[in-house]
Amino acid sequence: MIPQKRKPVPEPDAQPFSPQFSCRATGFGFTKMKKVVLVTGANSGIGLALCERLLSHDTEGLLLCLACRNVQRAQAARAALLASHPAAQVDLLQMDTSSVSSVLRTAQEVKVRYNRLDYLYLNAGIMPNPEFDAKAFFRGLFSSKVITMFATGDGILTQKDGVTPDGLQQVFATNLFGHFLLIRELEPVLCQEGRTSQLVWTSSSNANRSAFSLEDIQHRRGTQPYSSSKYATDLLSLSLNQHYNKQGLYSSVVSPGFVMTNLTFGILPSFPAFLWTLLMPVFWLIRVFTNTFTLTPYNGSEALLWLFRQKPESLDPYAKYHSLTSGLGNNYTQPHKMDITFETSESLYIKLLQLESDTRKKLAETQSAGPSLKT
Ligand SMILES: NC(=O)C1=CN([C@@H]2O[C@H](COP(=O)(O)OP(=O)(O)OC[C@H]3O[C@@H](n4cnc5c(N)ncnc54)[C@H](OP(=O)(O)O)[C@@H]3O)[C@@H](O)[C@H]2O)C=CC1
Ligand SMILES: CC(C)=CCC[C@@H](C)[C@H]1CC[C@H]2C3=C(CC[C@]12C)[C@@]1(C)CCC(=O)[C@@H](C)[C@@H]1CC3
Repeated sequence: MIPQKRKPVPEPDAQPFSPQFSCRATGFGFTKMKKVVLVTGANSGIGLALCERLLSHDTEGLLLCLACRNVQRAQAARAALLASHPAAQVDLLQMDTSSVSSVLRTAQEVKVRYNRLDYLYLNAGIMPNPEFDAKAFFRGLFSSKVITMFATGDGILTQKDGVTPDGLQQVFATNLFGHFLLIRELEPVLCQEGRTSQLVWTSSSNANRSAFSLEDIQHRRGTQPYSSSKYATDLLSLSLNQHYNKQGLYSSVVSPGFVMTNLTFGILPSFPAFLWTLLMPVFWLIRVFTNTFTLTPYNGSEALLWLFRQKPESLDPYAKYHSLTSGLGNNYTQPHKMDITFETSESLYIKLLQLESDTRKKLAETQSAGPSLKT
């Protein structure tokens, strides 16, 4: 069973003079060390909106680190954040979550730069080459499942996946496995005595048990790699709680709802962005029937921000925290029980550990073969 209640762990504020974790000696005496927040995929959409909101609500002084694949877009995001929060401390890290070596390099850099990591937002994600089934969509419009279709996108989307240079399925590697490796590598800064850290995954209401198989965790054979990767995210979060809660590390999953971002614009590529904007009144109308139509990155980041303010011990490991927006435009967060079992989450965890070990071996082999091949 998942331990729901843990022995209370002292909050960092409860030990203001612990020089190791909470304080830094300066010429002016001790100053409280800033909480460190790392966000993957922070250069656009929900990740960027979260960063903006974290800085707007920051009263204690945060150290925000944007871990992004594209350096130029990351610099632009940093500049935008600093324009509205000139005193903020915003660092950049280059990381491609789909590349094993990039993740390991970045994790190393994080450990060198920071001696603590309080929040890790695992947000980077892709839905490549989406195919929109217009017929299924119109059939769905006149069926009893219309609300579910709008809330989850079930039955109307498939994707064509690719394979990374590491030999992993692209969607699995980007959305799940790269993040898993990152967590494993960052254990020393995430699991420190006397304080808690939080992992927050951007999952989706598109996560679906029927798209996932323990025999094919990377979804090599199906046409719904996105849905599979998000279901695997939900399972992994549960098993991370099982294995890391006793070390003070907690994991939660969020569904941001349907948000207009680069990811969703890619679903109808022939549909220019301004047409999506023209459809806004239709979407506002749909929102009256399903509050999952959060639509803006700001609204979509609601549950991610809400989790930032929660005591991690009070969270339910079986819940997915949904960002929701009412018909009147009010944002709120609501937990929903996930369609997952403890046994499946443990089986996935074992498979991920095995894949991690295989991947590390493969990388070590290529690295040791590298110089001798050159000679
Ligand atoms: N929009 C929606 O309706 C929903 C989105 N989500 C999830 O929200 C998360 C954020 O997506 P969203 O804001 O919508 O879309 P965006 O496309 O705006 O953001 C995705 C972010 O992930 C980054 N990213 C993609 N691939 C990689 C990679 N290999 N390495 C590092 N970073 C990468 C992108 O960086 P780059 O600029 O380099 O591409 C970008 O910063 C995703 O996990 C998505 O699945 C969940 C439910 C609904
Ligand atoms: C053109 C009109 C009138 C409507 C748009 C229809 C679909 C393009 C749209 C309806 C529900 C949307 C949806 C998603 C993508 C776009 C839709 C299918 C997601 C699958 C996007 C990614 C996610 O993670 C899901 C939570 C979204 C669910 C709803």
